[in-house]
Amino acid sequence: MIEAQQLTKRYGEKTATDRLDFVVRPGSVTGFLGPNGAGKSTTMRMIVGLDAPTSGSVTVGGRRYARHRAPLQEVGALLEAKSIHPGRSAFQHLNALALTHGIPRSRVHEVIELAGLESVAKKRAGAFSLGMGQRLGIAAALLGDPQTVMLDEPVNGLDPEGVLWIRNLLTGLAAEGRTVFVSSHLMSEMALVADHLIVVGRGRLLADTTVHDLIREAGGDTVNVTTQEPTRLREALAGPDVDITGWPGSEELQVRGVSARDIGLRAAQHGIALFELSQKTVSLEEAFMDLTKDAVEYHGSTAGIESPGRAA
Ligand SMILES: Nc1ncnc2c1ncn2[C@@H]1O[C@H](COP(=O)(O)OP(=O)(O)OP(=O)(O)O)[C@@H](O)[C@H]1O
Repeated sequence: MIEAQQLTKRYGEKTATDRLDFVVRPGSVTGFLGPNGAGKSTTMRMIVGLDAPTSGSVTVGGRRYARHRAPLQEVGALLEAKSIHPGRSAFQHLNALALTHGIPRSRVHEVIELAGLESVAKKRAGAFSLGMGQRLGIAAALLGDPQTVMLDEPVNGLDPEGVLWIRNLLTGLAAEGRTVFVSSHLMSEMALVADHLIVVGRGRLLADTTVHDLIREAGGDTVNVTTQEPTRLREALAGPDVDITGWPGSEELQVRGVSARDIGLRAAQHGIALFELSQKTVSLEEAFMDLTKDAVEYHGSTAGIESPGRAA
């Protein structure tokens, strides 16, 4: 379990994390999301003691990282800037880590196999592709068989097979009852792998919720329905948890709180003809963009990019 309390980090004038309160629980995969510069890496660095909070605190398994006698066995972390000696092989790198942390050599072989690195274990890590480097970083994170696993952008550079491997690895670790905390900008991947989400923007906590609830709150449970008799349909669907919107006089209504199936059945019972009945689909990406739209620091622009063949 990871617990952050009023976790704040300032770099001079810049507030990287601003009084963050959250709990990452064991037994599920928790996604850590936020636009560029939101404070995710800073938070993760503070979790493993690579940066000290300006105020507030963060603990893993009830203690600050530095207070653990065998931290590698408590928290396994893959952070973005991984320092691996380029001249060392994957085996040497992992073995050196194991030796300095009292971990048996047999575990080195286990994580090499787990990360699919058997065929390159003796090669210089400096010659590794981005994907191989990621696998090596993940192998190192798992070396101590930790109860908490924290990975910053683990799918970065991985091919589709690697992405699938990570997905199964993370869900498997959570199923074993471990705490799994993972950041990614790949929303489609997060939607598949994460149960819970912590979303930050400009250092602040924006949401601490489930994937399902975030999508629902972004309108993912809305049904669009078109009928010639919107007033009668409104009456037929009315109920305590039902929310119906639509422009006055318009034949199109947006309904929340009733499924498309039940709208169709109730319309039929009342003899109301429908022209359209469609469940609105909202992706995690859309829900995320909606939630973070005011917290994006770095906006891109396509203005000024001329399409080919257009006269300048
Ligand atoms: N060592 C540092 N010195 C000064 N400012 C820093 C330092 N580290 C981070 N920052 C600033 O703190 C803010 C949060 O950065 P951080 O890297 O934690 O964000 P992030 O959410 O991980 O971003 P990304 O998604 O781009 O990796 C940014 O504005 C960044 O410029």
